[in-house]
Amino acid sequence: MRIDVVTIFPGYLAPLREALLGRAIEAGLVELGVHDLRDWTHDVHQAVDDSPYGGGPGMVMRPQVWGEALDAVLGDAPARLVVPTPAGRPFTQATAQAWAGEERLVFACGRYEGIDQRVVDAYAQRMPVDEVSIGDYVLVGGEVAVLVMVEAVVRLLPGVLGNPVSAQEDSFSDGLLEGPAYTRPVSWRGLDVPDVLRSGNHAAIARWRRDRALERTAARRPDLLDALPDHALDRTDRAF
Ligand SMILES: NCc1ccc(-c2ccccc2)nc1
Repeated sequence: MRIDVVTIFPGYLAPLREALLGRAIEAGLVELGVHDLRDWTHDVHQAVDDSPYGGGPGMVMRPQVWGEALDAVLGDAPARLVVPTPAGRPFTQATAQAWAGEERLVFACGRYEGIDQRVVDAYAQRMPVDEVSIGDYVLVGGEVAVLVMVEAVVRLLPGVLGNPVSAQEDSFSDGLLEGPAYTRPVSWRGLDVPDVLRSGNHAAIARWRRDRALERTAARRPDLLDALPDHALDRTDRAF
């Protein structure tokens, strides 16, 4: 997979070259290009924004600059264009799974009040364009959202996670939140590891873990429980 990010703050994307993701890039499992939008300005002030038509607060990012940048970065290769925005469709684990199958993702990071809508409209004429939100809060720009989405996608690529099973078993893959996890020591500050986890009884352990996941999901994310298909819960599960 190739990932390109266009932004006025390239330094914000430096964490993508650290740790697990950095190793995936070095191993050639994913290619990453980060591009400074201002490289496609032609004025001495390198202006990337202008006042909004119709008035209102803040500034809007200019379509011409974005058009030149995206044309240059996209070239002729097909790609999915992703624009992080608070006004977007929710980015979920299902989105990450779907995008993990893409050959190429290009992220356009907005700042100010966002990017002139015609940029999305123009590119949507020739490629899939997703305006996505990572949550109901407003950031100062799209870069942090890109860090989140790139990590969620790249960790699903073959060879990236040391233990690929965990990509299937982590939260949301079975529709429930992950339950509590424990490691040594067995007692820490007067708090003990639940006995069942040390019992060696794998059926009991699996049941206990599912019960904790159901309990946590019911308490913290009842919306996820409501969204579960009927067959996903057995009779014992329905106690929650
Ligand atoms: N859903 C999180 C999110 C994503 C992007 C932005 C944003 C803010 C300002 C300009 C451009 C994008 N805010 C929140």
